[in-house]
Amino acid sequence: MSVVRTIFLQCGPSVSHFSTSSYSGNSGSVKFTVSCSSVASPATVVIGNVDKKPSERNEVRLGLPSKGRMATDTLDLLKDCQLSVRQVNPRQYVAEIPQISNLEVWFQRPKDVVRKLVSGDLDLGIVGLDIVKEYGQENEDLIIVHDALDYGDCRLSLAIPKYGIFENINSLQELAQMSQWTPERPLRVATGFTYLGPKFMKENGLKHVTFSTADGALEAAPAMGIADAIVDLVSSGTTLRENNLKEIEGGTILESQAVLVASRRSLMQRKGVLDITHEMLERLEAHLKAVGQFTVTANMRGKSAEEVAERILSQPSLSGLQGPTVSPVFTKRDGKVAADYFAIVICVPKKALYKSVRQLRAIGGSGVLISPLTYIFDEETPRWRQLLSKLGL
Ligand SMILES: Nc1ncnc2c1ncn2[C@@H]1O[C@H](COP(=O)(O)OP(=O)(O)OP(=O)(O)O)[C@@H](O)[C@H]1O
Ligand SMILES: O=P(O)(O)OC[C@H]1O[C@H](OP(=O)(O)OP(=O)(O)O)[C@H](O)[C@@H]1O
Ligand SMILES: [Mg+2]
Repeated sequence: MSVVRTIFLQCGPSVSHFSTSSYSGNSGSVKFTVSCSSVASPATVVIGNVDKKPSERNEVRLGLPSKGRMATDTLDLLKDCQLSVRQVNPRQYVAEIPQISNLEVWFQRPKDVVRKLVSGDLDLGIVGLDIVKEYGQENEDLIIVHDALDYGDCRLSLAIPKYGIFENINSLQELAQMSQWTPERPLRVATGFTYLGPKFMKENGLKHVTFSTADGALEAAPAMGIADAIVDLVSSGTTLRENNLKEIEGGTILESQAVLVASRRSLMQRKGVLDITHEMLERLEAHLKAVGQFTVTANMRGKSAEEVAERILSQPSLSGLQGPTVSPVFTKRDGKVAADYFAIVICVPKKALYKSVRQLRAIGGSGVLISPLTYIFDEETPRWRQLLSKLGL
């Protein structure tokens, strides 16, 4: 199963206009139907595998962003998971991860990663959730395997000018209720998200809306008089602020970050995809869980391991991942071996580090050592269980 995307564009100069009523999407192959008054019949362009037969390759393919801010962050994350991508030449679009045999890495634009997952030319991919939703639409073949890779955080938002008729408009509801928008003079929205933007407006009952699309620098559109509002990605909010635009209540369309996405068909049918996905998921989960934590070791005087453990557990920030590890430190005194001291090991969230050290000291901890953690491997990753259940396995 794959996506059919039908967009009716009026032929014209650089900007294409369409309205919420003309957007549509469903399943099948990826198609763009372009209707122009000068063209007698609509042209159909299929993206990816034209003959639609499952390709007969043996290698498993992972698509990674070839450009943009996601590209380096993705390679950095994989490196941190000991999955360094070896690219012979930066202009070459194919690479390998030596730790995983039979895996090809293909560098593609984020939107093409999604399109090629849908067309069956890729099996796995790492891109922003915004791109999965925009170019994958509701395609059931796409499965989010890891939904929070912890970079590329941004949100897709509707933004309007701070000035003029919008000065006192602070919510989607207020925007929808403005008397200005009529069939003759609809709200004009500029966006690169030509699927999610119209879908959001339709779902929120905004009737008189038209969309125009352009690549980049959308924030200029209202000041240039091209649009009344924009739908674009926001992270720090600086670009909106610098262009005198504001987000409004109810105007967040999607919260996004980098995700690992797979083709259901590949997971179920292509040899090796499920195993590779399992290994990648384990490494990603173990690394991402460790990133937010420090190991803290300290010495503590006490009568017994239980008594020391009780003191530690009486403090709110010292419970660790599964309670503290307490080990006796043996010393020889007057010819006898005794354990007056205990070494304790706990994991603490980075954010709570200083609070934890203070609490440790307060209950008699000394010689506190802090080390970064590389991996935390749980018995089984919860996301793996979720994936198997999504696949009905
Ligand atoms: N300002 C941002 N802050 C954080 N992440 C962002 C931001 N803008 C976009 N992203 C995320 O990064 C992805 C790639 O965006 P980026 O702008 O780097 O590439 P692009 O838009 O494909 O390339 P270009 O902007 O050069 O055409 C987006 O799909 C989104 O998930
Ligand atoms: O909230 P901020 O931190 O200011 O980020 C938001 C900006 O970042 C993205 O643009 P990008 O830098 O990718 O440029 P582009 O428009 O050329 O894609 C996005 O399209 C916004 O314009
Ligand atoms: Mg961009």
